[in-house]
Amino acid sequence: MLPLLIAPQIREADAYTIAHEPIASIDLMERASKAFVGWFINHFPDKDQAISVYCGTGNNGGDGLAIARMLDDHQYKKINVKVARFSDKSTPDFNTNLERLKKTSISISEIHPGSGFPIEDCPLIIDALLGTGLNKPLEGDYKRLVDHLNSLDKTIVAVDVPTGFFADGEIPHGAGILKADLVITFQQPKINFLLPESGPYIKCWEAVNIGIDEHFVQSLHLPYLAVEEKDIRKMLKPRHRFSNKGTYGHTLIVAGQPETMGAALLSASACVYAGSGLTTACIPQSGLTALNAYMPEIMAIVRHDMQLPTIEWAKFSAIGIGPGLGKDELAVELITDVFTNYKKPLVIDADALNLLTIHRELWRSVPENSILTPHMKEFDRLFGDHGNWWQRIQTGIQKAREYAVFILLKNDYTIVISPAGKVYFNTTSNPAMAVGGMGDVLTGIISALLAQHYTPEEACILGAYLHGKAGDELALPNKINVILPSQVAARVPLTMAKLLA
Ligand SMILES: NC(=O)C1=CN([C@@H]2O[C@H](COP(=O)(O)OP(=O)(O)OC[C@H]3O[C@@H](n4cnc5c(N)ncnc54)[C@H](OP(=O)(O)O)[C@@H]3O)[C@@H](O)[C@H]2O)[C@@H](O)CC1
Ligand SMILES: Nc1ncnc2c1ncn2[C@@H]1O[C@H](COP(=O)(O)OP(=O)(O)O)[C@@H](O)[C@H]1O
Ligand SMILES: [K+]
Repeated sequence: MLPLLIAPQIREADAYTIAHEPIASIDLMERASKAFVGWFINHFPDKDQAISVYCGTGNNGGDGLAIARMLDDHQYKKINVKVARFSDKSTPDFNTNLERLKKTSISISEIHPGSGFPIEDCPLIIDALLGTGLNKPLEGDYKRLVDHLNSLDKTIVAVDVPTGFFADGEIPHGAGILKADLVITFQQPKINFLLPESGPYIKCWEAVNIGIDEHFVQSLHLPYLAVEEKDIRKMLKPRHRFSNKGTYGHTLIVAGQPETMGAALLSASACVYAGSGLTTACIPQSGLTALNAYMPEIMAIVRHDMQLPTIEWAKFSAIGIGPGLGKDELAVELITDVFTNYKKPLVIDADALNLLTIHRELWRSVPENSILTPHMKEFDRLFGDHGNWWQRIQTGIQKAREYAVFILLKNDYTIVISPAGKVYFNTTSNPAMAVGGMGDVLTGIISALLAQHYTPEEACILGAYLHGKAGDELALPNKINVILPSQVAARVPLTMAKLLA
């Protein structure tokens, strides 16, 4: 897992690396700038392109000065540097890099407090005004400059973070923030890059390694982690010789109403594709023909009118409940029946989450270590309205602990929060997956993984990764705009096979 540090921890890790590698601070800045330039020249190879580098007087500005010098070394011919002298203070590494830059032929100008802004005729701007040192929303000269740059319609490449963008914590409404086409960020994505609030300010980002001490970072035992492919490869278990369907569990999917049988079909079929040894769907009688026709591998427990079906609880190694289940009286009875009689962790989704919102007393019988899979609206219905995603994560941490459950908060970067307070960011999936029924497929996959004896924590992390990866494999190579949940479900075996190879 890639630990995601918050700004003060980034400073701590930088300082540790400087003291223990050891490396002089100015050389670490040189290394960071070189990593930036390495990525930059691959993507902006036109050396006749005119580039303006805007620098603050802190270390982000120091990076900007070093980057300008390195681009000059790489024969970029039309570079100019504009230093925003809005403060009397400057860091030693900024000063050193300014002296180094003065030895080149690059033109350097200064912008002073209250002054007008120079005409900008370069199509490409490198933003090195402020980085992770941001400690309050922009105002005054910085805000004016950022508003001015935003109005110019230029291509903006930000160093580490766009100026004015908080790397973590709440992003104040209406704050002045530079809108970057690309952010080349050091060592790790900043947590707020992974939240929807970054959408208006960051078109895309790339993290470049600058050699921060990894042992030190791991020793911090940080709560925020990004899931990487290597973690998934370690977690996935291959099927072994002499195994049989009993080895891989029997999953029950409790889902569907006559009008929403599709949710049950998607969920139960995804469960089969994700490797559950046996799959049974508990569905309304009117859906039986559809189920048998859609996928003969799935067995059924039929719900007749308003009658509770008889379920042999001990038969099932995992249960997923909720997709398309509805909120009528039978649904309430059914969920109560499941919660009371089944003692192992459940996967609780969609209408089952809505029922938990309406019938609060149900919370008392949610089995420990169950997995709740809300999207943003379901999350807010469960736990109250939230003004931003950072708050939502903090509430998730509190509620996961309070109820001893895993909360999988669906998003572009789906967030898995454990009862122990770990926050895992999934790194797969794409907007082609924004199609109704996609969450039902995820529920089926996670339920199947639980049935196959993955721990609830592993089932969440693996399930979100496989679901998103299958979607990426289908959509990304040909830039396909829309993919169907049924396609994602059917792709899962191949995605798993690739990860096991
Ligand atoms: N540490 C390292 O070794 C490495 C660091 N690296 C680079 O350093 C960057 C962090 O640098 P940094 O800490 O110097 O802060 P930076 O973002 O340049 O800001 C400068 C100063 O601005 C001020 N300020 C804050 N908010 C403000 C506001 N709203 N409006 C106006 N002013 C405001 C605040 O000063 P204050 O006002 O508190 O005195 C702050 O200190 C990081 O993003 C990366 O690019 C890399 O080279 C790798 C090695
Ligand atoms: N823009 C997006 N980028 C990445 N993944 C997405 C995007 N939109 C949706 N998804 C994924 O699709 C799924 C949608 O789930 P959900 O909203 O519960 O769908 P439904 O309720 O229709 O089944 C989630 O797993 C989510 O992560
Ligand atoms: K910046």
